Amino acid sequence: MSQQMQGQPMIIMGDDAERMKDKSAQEHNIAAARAVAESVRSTLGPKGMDKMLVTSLGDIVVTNDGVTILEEMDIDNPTAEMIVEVAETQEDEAGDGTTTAVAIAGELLKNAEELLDQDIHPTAIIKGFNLAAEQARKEVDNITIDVDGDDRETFRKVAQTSMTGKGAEQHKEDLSDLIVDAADAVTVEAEDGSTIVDLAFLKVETQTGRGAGDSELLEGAVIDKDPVHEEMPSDLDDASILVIDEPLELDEAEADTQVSVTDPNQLQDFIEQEEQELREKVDQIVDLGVDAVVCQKGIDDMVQHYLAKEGILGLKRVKRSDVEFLREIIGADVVSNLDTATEDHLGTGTFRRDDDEELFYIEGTDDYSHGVTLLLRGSTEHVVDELERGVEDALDVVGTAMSRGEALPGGGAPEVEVAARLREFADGVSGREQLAVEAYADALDVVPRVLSENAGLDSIDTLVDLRAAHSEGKEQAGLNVFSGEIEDTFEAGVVETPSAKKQALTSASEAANLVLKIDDIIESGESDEDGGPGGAGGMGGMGGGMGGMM
Ligand SMILES: Nc1ncnc2c1ncn2[C@@H]1O[C@H](COP(=O)(O)OP(=O)(O)O)[C@@H](O)[C@H]1O
Repeated sequence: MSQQMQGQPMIIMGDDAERMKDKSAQEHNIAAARAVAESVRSTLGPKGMDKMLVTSLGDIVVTNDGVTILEEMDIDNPTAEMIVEVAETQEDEAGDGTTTAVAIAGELLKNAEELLDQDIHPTAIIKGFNLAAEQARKEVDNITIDVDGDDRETFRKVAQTSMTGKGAEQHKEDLSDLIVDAADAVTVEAEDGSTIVDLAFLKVETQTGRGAGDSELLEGAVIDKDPVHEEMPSDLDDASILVIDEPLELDEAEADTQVSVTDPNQLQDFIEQEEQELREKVDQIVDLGVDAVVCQKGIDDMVQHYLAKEGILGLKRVKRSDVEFLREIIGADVVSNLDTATEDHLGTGTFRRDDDEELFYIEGTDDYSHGVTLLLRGSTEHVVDELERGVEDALDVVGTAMSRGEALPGGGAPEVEVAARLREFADGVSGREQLAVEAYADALDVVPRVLSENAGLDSIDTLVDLRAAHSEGKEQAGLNVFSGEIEDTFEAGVVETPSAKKQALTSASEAANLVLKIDDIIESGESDEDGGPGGAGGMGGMGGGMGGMM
């Protein structure tokens, strides 16, 4: 029996299957992944450019947000998709640093390619990258600056740095105040006695119509709904509130029933019976002592009418996320079956209608509620969407920074410092992994280099000056792109967070390693009419979802 048949899997391909192995597979993958990384690099930093994304349906998104760009790009190359996943993980875990993570991943792969050309085995590179990433995270801890939990000014800077270069930047003064207030408002004591910012008690809502300067932080929840009947009350104090996720309508089965009537009285009976059932639902609600009903599903016209007659406010088709949040605010249980509802399920709160009669403001009682809503306003959908992306990211980073009481200088300062320390660390690493650790250190330079490039500065000068400053012991020296100077960026108000930075280092090396691990690409010929690997379709490149990108 041949060796292969004794347990190694054998791959059988059709005649027209395409295959790439080892070097060419790696080169192909690295090229695809780097292409993606390079497409978002130019958005890095406050002077980064925006991208205009045009979807196949003609929708336009203008953004500077790495993850949004990559998600909209509709990439159908499996390795390139790995890079998109880096961005998504980074966004989920840290809320910020997506472009940084992707840029570093791209640079790691570029440097890995040079090592592969020197016939260094991918396994050694991967091992070296892992070593370096672990050490880099430790070094980030070593250069972390402790910040007092009530040092508002520093956290405002964290928020502003995060928003810089994004759509929210124009209003960063006002918004950073709101963000820090919001994080403060949802600071709770954890079981171990420490304080944490719990963003579950915070909801971001958007509204078009007014300027971003009119954004505000509100106690409680905001619901963008009209009362279901114009004769319903809209301002209620101390209201008993029923939150329900079943429709206040006839059962679907009943509504669809076909009845054959033989005389008109039968029809009349039937209608009366239906009306009676709907009336009973309202009676049940009245008996519970309810003042307002918030329903996730529909409310029948007849029920709307009876509720209005009883002076009860009704809101229908309220979003699931609003229902979940409201429940926290007013201390209600969501009822799924009216027949089993009791007074204990009800919540308590006040309802207020805004002057424009568009929104309901709902507050809980003092002894229960601790939720707040950050209401972002902007002139158009595009504006509020971009505002929301920027503010959500900033909230994540500020929340973590406040919970942990830590920060870092920005503008490439941590990258240059960590790279220098990694080069020292590399001296103690033996074998070929040493070269990979050095390659990792060099890859970190991409951050100050691209920040500088994007600001129209000379990136070589910047890097030389930065390295010189760090070798003189100036750990916080970074590039401030607004002044164009190398300075203590923490003092200059460019403040980042260690958690996002560490996550970016992890995500970047994980992605690079995933791409490097692949040494064989086998593509079945069946569904690929455009040719094999590297051809126009298949593994070739980016899909057709995106019509244009500028
Ligand atoms: N005024 C500034 N000068 C230099 N760098 C800055 C400044 N403000 C922010 N940065 C840097 O921009 C980078 C973040 O850019 P950004 O486009 O938001 O990408 P990411 O998606 O990685 O957060 C960070 O390295 C940060 O330190």
